[in-house]
Amino acid sequence: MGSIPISQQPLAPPPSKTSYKIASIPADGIGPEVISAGIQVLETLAETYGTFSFDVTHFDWSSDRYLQTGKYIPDDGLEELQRFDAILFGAVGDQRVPDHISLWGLRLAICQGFQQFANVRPTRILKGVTSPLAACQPTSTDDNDTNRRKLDWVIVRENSEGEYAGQGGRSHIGQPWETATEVAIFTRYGVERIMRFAFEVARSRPRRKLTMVTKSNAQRNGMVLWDDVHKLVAKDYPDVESDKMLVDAMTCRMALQPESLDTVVATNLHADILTDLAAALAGSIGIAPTSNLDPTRQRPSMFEPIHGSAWDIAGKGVANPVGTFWTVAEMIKWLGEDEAAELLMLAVENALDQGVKTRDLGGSAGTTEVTAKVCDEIRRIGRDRGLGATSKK
Ligand SMILES: NC(=O)c1ccc[n+]([C@@H]2O[C@H](COP(=O)([O-])OP(=O)(O)OC[C@H]3O[C@@H](n4cnc5c(N)ncnc54)[C@H](O)[C@@H]3O)[C@@H](O)[C@H]2O)c1
Ligand SMILES: O=C(O)C[C@@H](O)C(=O)O
Ligand SMILES: [K+]
Ligand SMILES: [Mn+2]
Repeated sequence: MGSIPISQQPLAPPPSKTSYKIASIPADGIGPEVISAGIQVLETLAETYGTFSFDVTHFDWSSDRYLQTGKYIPDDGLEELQRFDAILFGAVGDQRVPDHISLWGLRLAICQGFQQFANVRPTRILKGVTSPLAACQPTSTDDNDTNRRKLDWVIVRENSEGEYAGQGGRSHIGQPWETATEVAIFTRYGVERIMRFAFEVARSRPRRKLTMVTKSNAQRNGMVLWDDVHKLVAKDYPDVESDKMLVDAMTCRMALQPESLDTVVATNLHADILTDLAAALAGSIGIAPTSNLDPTRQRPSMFEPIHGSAWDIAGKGVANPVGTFWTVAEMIKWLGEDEAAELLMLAVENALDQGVKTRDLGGSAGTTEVTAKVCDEIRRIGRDRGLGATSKK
């Protein structure tokens, strides 16, 4: 059992640009509400810095469009997206369309079509937010003391395989002997590339620690492959401390010993579930970001808040835009604007810390109020730092 090294480098460097082409796909439910807030924040950052700009093109790909035309993405859609530096996505899901049609029609069609194989989901208790975990205090973006950071994770979700590989079928529909399969596919190629990527993420963080989530006691084929590949790849990262956890026990560890975790890697389905738990432990599903990355940068990556289209609050103006702001911060970091990303996170935390937050976080502000406050904070920090027309980066 040798390691077959994959030909791709795990991570390519960011582009060197000053104007970024962004494709915006707000899609369904609260998607348009939070994405328009995210674009306001992007524009405010560009004005504040004056050294880079965003050229945003809007796409109406959504369940409305599907109901009108029979397609979420037009025939040449992915080709059209290829020319963008990044995609900013809202959420897909509409009560008039079965969820598996909408998810596969839009989000998974882009993630899989573009081989955005690494789904990266950071979690931290932002300043101004109360976690249900009493022992975990919030920490500020510019506070780098890892001892104070009791809950500061990056969960790396494999984004192309497992139960999401599209293998399976349904026969004898409606009969008592109806049969359905959802085959979990794991390839050595797919497992090795996400494992190397996760080790790189762990190495880039101060604690250099990676936990691999498995279920190899019950899932005795695919998950044993994960265990084997983990062991092999770990040899190439002697400077990263690594351990493994069964997924069920992992939920307890997240709740009871959050400080024992840093970077985590898990399969597509396991990580989907664990990251919603992570978001809730950090305060709300409305805060958490997602990056769907093609780490080789051959194709554009897609950035979205972790949450769905949230029909129950759509159109009410109460959706938390913070998940989208954090997503925007991750997107511009990916594009190479690290300093602006940090400034944005400080602005978000200042707003939260001053109590300007939505209902899910115990506040009473609406989406537009939070957005206006965050934009004000961006401008204020920008003035304090002497950014703008008078200074160059
Ligand atoms: N990536 C995606 O596009 C994505 C992700 C998850 C779910 N979905 C789809 O979304 C639809 C609804 O799914 P669901 O209800 O399971 O998950 P959801 O994330 O849409 O909502 C779960 C709960 O969290 C609340 N919530 C979510 N985002 C919030 C925010 N920004 N501010 C405040 N509260 C927020 C909702 O009001 C709801 O009570 C389904 O069609 C599902 O398939 C899509
Ligand atoms: O499982 C999915 O991919 C859909 C949604 O729950 C998500 O996390 O984006
Ligand atoms: K989403
Ligand atoms: Mn999910």
